[in-house]
Amino acid sequence: MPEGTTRIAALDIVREAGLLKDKAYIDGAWVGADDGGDFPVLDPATGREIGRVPNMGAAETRRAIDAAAAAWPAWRARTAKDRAAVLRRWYGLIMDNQEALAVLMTAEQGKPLGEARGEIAYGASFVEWFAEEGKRLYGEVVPAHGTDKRILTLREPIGVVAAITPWNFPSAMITRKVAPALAAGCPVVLKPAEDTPLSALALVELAERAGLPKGLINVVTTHEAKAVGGEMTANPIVRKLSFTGSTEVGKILMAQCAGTVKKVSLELGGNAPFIVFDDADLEAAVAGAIASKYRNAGQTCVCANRLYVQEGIYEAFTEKLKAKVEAMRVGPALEGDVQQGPLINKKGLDKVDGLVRDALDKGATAVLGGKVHALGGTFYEPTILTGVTAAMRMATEEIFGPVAPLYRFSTEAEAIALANATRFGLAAYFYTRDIGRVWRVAEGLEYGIVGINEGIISTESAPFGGVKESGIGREGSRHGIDDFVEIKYLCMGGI
Ligand SMILES: NC(=O)C1=CN([C@@H]2O[C@H](COP(=O)(O)OP(=O)(O)OC[C@H]3O[C@@H](n4cnc5c(N)ncnc54)[C@H](OP(=O)(O)O)[C@@H]3O)[C@@H](O)[C@H]2O)C=CC1
Ligand SMILES: O=C(O)CCCC(=O)O
Repeated sequence: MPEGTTRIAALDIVREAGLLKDKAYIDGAWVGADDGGDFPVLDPATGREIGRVPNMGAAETRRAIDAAAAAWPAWRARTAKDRAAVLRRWYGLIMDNQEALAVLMTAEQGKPLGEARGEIAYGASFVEWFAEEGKRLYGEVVPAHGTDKRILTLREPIGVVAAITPWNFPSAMITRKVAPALAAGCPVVLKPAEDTPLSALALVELAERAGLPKGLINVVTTHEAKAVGGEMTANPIVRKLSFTGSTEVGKILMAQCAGTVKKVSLELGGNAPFIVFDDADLEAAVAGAIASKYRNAGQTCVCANRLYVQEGIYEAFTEKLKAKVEAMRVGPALEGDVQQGPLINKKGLDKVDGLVRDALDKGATAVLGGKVHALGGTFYEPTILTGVTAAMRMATEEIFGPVAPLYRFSTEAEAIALANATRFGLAAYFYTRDIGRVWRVAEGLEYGIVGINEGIISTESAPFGGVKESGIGREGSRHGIDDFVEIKYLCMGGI
């Protein structure tokens, strides 16, 4: 059997479902780039091309924004219940096609199939959630400042939304933005990541089948992110930018949005501390560390980035963690039962390996892994480093790879200070069985999300987001729709 045959066969389920697209989607039509240009989408496990999509620029983005603006009045005029019915149908279609969407995601992103199935369900859950939440966009009646007056507030859709999403969660990062926008009555122009546009296009195909009117979701595919992002941020019709990605790019986009004073939501990088106290349930802490650290090969913004282990259990924790991690199977996720796939691309691999080399050069020890995997390509060995210190680059930089750096600490106060010594503030985790400590540490951590005796914190019903340079705004939960509405105050006099 020629190399890669199994993988091509696996994509048959996607083709048969009509979900393997090769065009972008603007104003309800599947279209190519104006100049006919396109670019390949590669399977990170093999480097093989699995599809091609249009390489669009500012002109196509402008057209998508105009289409969104044209679609807005009719959509905002519909009842919330009516909009919810479309979203509910979209949710149903996503779940009906869970397997095909998961295979497609694994093919273009590389994560294990089980994780991809989980992400499809997780992504769909935002559509279901916001279908309901859109019905509850209540205004207020406020006690007035005069007997002849009445004060009311309305929560109105903000207008055309631009969304820019990353490759690490090719489906859920889209639905977490698009679903609340649509539910609130806003149209969207989406730029998915260059590495994973196919999942975005498949989702939109299903939205079309669900009966979403033209112009309400537009997908501009590109490998010239600056041109598309430049138009999205400069165009005055766009009233809101929602971005998930690196802090560096988030800052650029925020600055670009200043020119037209757009509302921004930024879900940026993290540097999550994972603290294990001497009194922790060790088995639970190891399981939580593995779930938090190695999910998606360590390529999540909420991944444990610094594992602080109290000195009394440092050796025991290291041993137990090592025993579990060395049993993890690494490989192409469509070809067998693996727990870790490849990293997204060569740039990602080089970043991870560079951080590991820096730590080893400065005195850390690789008790497991520590180099590119024997499979080659972008596979990296599941890695555990001990003796890591604040002088090493990985103490301050987001690793985004399957590398667990273990730091040693002695006191609770020291752990909190170390955990907070970062410009980031997205997720933090700690394990202890002392109820007093639970409260002290939870309140002491300067983070938007805190997992307490828990390594997986994501759910559609909780507010996801960071403080400091990890971002602005919250996604998911009842708060996740707030960023897509403006509050209008009505003052009625002469009563
Ligand atoms: N918070 C998070 O969840 C994420 C954090 N990261 C962090 O960022 C590092 C680098 O990853 P990377 O993929 O390069 O992240 P980026 O921030 O570059 O990419 C995220 C999204 O932004 C787009 N983008 C990049 N530059 C611009 C621009 N100037 N204008 C408009 N859009 C732009 C990308 O497009 P394109 O794909 O075409 O480049 C992609 O759609 C990772 O190692 C990780 O540390 C990365 C992804 C997600
Ligand atoms: O890494 C990210 O970009 C978001 C984390 C995914 C999640 O758990 O919701």
